[in-house]
Amino acid sequence: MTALPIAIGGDHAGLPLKSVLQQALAEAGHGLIDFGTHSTESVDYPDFAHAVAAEVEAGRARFGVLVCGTGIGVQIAANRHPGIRAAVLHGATEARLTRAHNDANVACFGARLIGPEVALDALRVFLATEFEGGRHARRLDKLSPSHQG
Ligand SMILES: O=C(CO)[C@H](O)[C@H](O)[C@H](O)COP(=O)(O)O
Repeated sequence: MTALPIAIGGDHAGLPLKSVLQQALAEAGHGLIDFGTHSTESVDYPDFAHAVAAEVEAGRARFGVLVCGTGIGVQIAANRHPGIRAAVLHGATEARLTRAHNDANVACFGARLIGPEVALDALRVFLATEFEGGRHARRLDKLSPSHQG
């Protein structure tokens, strides 16, 4: 069975870190679907976050990786998709816990706030950690709109 690819995208602010993450993922043998952006021309982060989130939500990508200036804009946009659990990562501990407890499927990074080595470490941990299920599955179920009162 061929592993599903990783969808990646980000805005102009995220481009330098996105390029680093993209190269490391390719070198590690991951298939990638690259939604851009590919230049430093100013663009709008929701365009890229929605594209990556839709790919993950549709099951065409196993995970998404999104990069903007802070990671927050892309996280907000991606989390508008019901099947997406996007988390901003600042290090490996958050990466491990958001996979194990939240079954996060999109990793977000702030290129203006985090260095490439820390981001790479967090991304490797994110991709290597399994969801624990159990009590956490019950809580994920309560994220659905029917539990919002
Ligand atoms: O949406 C953001 C804030 O969470 C991102 O950091 C954007 O990349 C940022 O707003 C872009 O800012 P710019 O001044 O247009 O470069």
